[in-house]
Amino acid sequence: MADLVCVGETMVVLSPPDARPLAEQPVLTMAIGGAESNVACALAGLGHRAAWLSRLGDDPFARRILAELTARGVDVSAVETDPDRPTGVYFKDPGPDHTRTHYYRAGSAATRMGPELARRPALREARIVHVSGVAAAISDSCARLLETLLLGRGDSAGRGPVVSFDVNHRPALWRGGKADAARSLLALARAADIVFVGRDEAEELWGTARPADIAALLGPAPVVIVKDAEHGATSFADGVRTFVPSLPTKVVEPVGAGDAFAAGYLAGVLENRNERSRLRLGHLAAAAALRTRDDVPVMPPRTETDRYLALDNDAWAAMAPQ
Ligand SMILES: Nc1ncnc2c1ncn2[C@@H]1O[C@H](COP(=O)(O)OP(=O)(O)OP(=O)(O)O)[C@@H](O)[C@H]1O
Ligand SMILES: O=C(O)C(=O)C[C@H](O)[C@H](O)CO
Repeated sequence: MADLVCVGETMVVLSPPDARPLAEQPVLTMAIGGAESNVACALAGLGHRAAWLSRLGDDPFARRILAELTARGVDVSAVETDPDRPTGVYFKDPGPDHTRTHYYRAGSAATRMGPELARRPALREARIVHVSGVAAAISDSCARLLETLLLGRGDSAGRGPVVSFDVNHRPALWRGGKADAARSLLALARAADIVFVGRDEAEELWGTARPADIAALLGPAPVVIVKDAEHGATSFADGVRTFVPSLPTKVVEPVGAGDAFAAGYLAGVLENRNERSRLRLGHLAAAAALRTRDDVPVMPPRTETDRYLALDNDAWAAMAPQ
């Protein structure tokens, strides 16, 4: 049985090997990426039992995704195959300021997930179920699945698995535009037990940039973690605010850092650590993601994370990962 089950779409990622624009590239490399399976991989890399639940096509891309996730130690035994629809694909396009993404995922197998998936035993037996706002955006049936997992718990909330939600606003995917995204993501976040949100993301969606105001908007129920890139992350849990500065890190590519952060924090939850250690594990995992072009980073060994967790606050603030 997995400690954590993640539900969402995973795609094959086609990326250029250097910083030239996609249109000028002769050769692309193939890897995999998906916000929720990125979390599962990082959690497995930190030594926990992680599973990923989704739908894939019956195609070579699906086989690649299953092979890579299995190699990372993620349980994919509950993944469904849809013989009639393809696995999603996305391309990375390097730019001077940031990497743009071009999605080919409309009508993919994963978009056909729906609320019936919420009845799967794996989702009742795990300690944590992790989902994200990406899934809410990819189709109406996926949006209903997230509503069932989060809002549909009603009185049983607190008795089943902890439900973790990363807001992960992807503007390109929302059919109803920003107003639709803002309304739907707010309702889902308020119903979660743990919410991850970027400060910029909260400002863009809800016009709220102060971490305390974001926590008040999403509260009172969930633990809220507000991430602020190179500055740090603040958690609001049971009325207590905890801030941990980020680790100074050379950024090769930021894609996947938020997912790795969530995995690090959730590893801390599974290990019954305090808020400071949870946030530190989040930063350590995110730093590993920032240093690679892959969406799915290799996690630091636990001997190294233990060394960082043992530092006092001043020593932590002065450290940069090797
Ligand atoms: N420049 C940076 N230096 C050090 N750490 C960083 C930097 N940028 C991001 N991080 C780390 O990555 C985490 C996530 O980054 P960010 O605050 O940008 O979240 P996000 O925008 O939600 O991420 P994502 O777009 O991947 O979902 C931060 O909490 C921090 O640990
Ligand atoms: O953008 C998406 O929908 C993805 O899931 C691909 C990336 O791996 C993800 O965004 C990183 O957070």
